[in-house]
Amino acid sequence: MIRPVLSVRNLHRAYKSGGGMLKVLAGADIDIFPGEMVGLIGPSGSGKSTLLHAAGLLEKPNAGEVFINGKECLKLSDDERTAIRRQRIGMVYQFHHLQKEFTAEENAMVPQMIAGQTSRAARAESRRLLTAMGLAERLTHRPSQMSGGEQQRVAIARALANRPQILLADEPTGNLDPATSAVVFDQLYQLTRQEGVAALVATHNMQLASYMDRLLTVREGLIVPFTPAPISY
Ligand SMILES: Nc1ncnc2c1ncn2[C@@H]1O[C@H](COP(=O)(O)OP(=O)(O)OP(=O)(O)O)[C@@H](O)[C@H]1O
Repeated sequence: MIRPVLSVRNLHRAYKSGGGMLKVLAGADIDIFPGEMVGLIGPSGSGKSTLLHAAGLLEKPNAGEVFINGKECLKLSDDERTAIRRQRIGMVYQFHHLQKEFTAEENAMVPQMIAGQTSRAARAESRRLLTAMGLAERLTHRPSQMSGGEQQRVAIARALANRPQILLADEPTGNLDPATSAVVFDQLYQLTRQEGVAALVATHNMQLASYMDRLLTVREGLIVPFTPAPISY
């Protein structure tokens, strides 16, 4: 039987809101299998980021379990969770969060060096990924010397640099104009496929979502398959 790379079980997350609690996730389940690309769509505020942050071990939910490669992670110590996040999970956000004093190549080297790679191996991998993202001519550019689309492509290369088992992307092209967004999304898609990495990609953009193997959405705190509304004539 093929084991999911990411499983979320019975996840609950509520936030304090005014005098009460806003229930965002209330029993959410999800399974992402090796190599598949899954879209997470849904209106603003429905809980996509909340789910991705919990699945990426960045935030602890109120209850539930997150399995990465079959291993439950929420009961682990902070250090163990951080180690799993660094080794097995790649994250891309709407904003690139690159280190501004580092070049493109160095930015993609950082997570590898933290994971214990030699600088030589990290540089080679960084160059390979940046070249695959169309940035062979930008290796020594700093973020301020790159366009928004280029910066985001560096962030994608960085997220894939440790050969994670799962890529979690939260509106990865949400900050870009539509034409750049389409190009960067296409590169994210091609490279993720080429690397064989499973991905869960939150997006508002239905055109981009149509590339995904399947689509999920958040409904009343649960993760359910997304079925497009029928077109009425
Ligand atoms: N730290 C917080 N404190 C209070 N409420 C929060 C917090 N984080 C998120 N929320 C609320 O929880 C709900 C879900 O937020 P979340 O960011 O997960 O939605 P989303 O689907 O990712 O939205 P978007 O597409 O706009 O990014 C929203 O109503 C939001 O206002």
